[in-house]
Amino acid sequence: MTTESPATTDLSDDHGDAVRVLDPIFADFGSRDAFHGPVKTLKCFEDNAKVREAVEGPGNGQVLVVDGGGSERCALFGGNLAELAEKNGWAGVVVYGCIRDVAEIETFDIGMKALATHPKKSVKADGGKYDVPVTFAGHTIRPGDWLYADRDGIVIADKEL
Ligand SMILES: O=C([O-])CC(=O)C(=O)O
Repeated sequence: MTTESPATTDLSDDHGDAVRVLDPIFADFGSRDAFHGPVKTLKCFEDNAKVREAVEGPGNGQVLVVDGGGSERCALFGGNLAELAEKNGWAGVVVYGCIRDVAEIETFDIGMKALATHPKKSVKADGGKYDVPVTFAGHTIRPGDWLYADRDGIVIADKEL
């Protein structure tokens, strides 16, 4: 079930400095214009084995936040992983890095933001760490934070708003 997401503009207006508004570096790719949920973090660099492992497990409405170090040299997410993410109940995925198969990703009911697209796959060496604080787009995001995304941007809060 999808619950309606509050507008990021309203969250920013209403909560001011109590929320973190990420720098506008992300592009929209998913079929869901808006999505939100508690954050699970993953930090990995040009290696997406743990991204697959995450979306193979239950999402329970969480948003997977992948800190890929901003790499624009390969894709950390694609159509097969989007299918798994939808099937397993992830609300959305935010990748500080690249993705591929965007036409396929749009056919699944998940939110998706990333820096850009890249045709090349990443290695699958099982590197990376779950549930660590990640820092990009001007702010630190911690596991258990709440992420709200829509076409205007991304807002992070310490708790559900
Ligand atoms: O498996 C990958 O590396 C990403 C991908 O292409 C997919 O999810 O279809």
